[in-house]
Amino acid sequence: MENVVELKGVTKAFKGFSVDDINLEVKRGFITGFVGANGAGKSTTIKMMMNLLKPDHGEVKVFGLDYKTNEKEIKERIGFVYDGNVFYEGLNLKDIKQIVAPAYKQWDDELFNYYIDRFDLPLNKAMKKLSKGMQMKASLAIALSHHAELIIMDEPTAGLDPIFRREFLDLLQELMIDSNRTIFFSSHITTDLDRIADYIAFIQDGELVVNQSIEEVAENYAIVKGELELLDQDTEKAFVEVRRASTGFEALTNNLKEVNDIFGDSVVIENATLEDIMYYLRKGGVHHV
Ligand SMILES: Nc1ncnc2c1ncn2[C@@H]1O[C@H](COP(=O)(O)OP(=O)(O)OP(=O)(O)O)[C@@H](O)[C@H]1O
Repeated sequence: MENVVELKGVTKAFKGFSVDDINLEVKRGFITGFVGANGAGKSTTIKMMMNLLKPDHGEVKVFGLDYKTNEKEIKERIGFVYDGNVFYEGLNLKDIKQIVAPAYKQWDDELFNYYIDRFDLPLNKAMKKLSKGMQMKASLAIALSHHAELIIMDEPTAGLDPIFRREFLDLLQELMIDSNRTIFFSSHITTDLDRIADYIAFIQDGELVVNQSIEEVAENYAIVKGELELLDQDTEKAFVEVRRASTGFEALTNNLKEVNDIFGDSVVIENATLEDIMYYLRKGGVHHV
């Protein structure tokens, strides 16, 4: 399967925080959700994917190309949708189109008009007067109008109301009918990713701790409940993190097969949601990609 983005050993240090040795692959034709708590390093990583920030070490490749020699081609093929006002806030979509269209070889006026219609976007209203959801849709319309193969979105659903959020997610899913398209989007709302992501990349304190398909996550991760006497130094190794209470233990495993081998029917196993995984990994110290 082809990787649209490849980060190898990517590191970026700020005072008091670093994104450390990130190895991440984004597969063509799928939606990858990039999840992590506030301040985990999602935006920093995305900026490096977009060449808006240079890594201290490591390699960033997009479409197999390097920014040093192919920046223009890469940028032509990416649509970047991010939180906040991308465009001059006083401008309306008609003006923005005039500015943006000539910058892209593949700009498609017909498609732009289609999405303006489809998303119910006003052409003559200043961007700053649109709601946050409408601004997101406007950015997406522009990305789609230049036939972007890779759409990168930083927190596109943050601050959207639940209905609008769901509509937006449905729309993303619909866009995937085009099998050449890839979507990479960050969020700290795990339920959004549960709904639509095919792959999950999970960053915690600047480290990538999970990069798996949603099926692999479901196969490997689970919540395990049982009696305290089942735990000892050896059996605990099957868990990422264990919580003990007087009534028994509850733990997260990233190796469900091992848990089945060790404990058999003596424990209760439940599916782990992304929120469970995020919660337990945050507490636990074991890191696996
Ligand atoms: N240019 C910078 N200089 C110094 N520190 C920075 C810079 N950019 C980001 N940071 C720090 O790096 C850390 C990670 O920030 P980043 O924006 O990547 O996180 P995030 O996962 O996107 O968080 P959120 O969900 O809150 O947007 C934060 O502690 C932030 O203060």
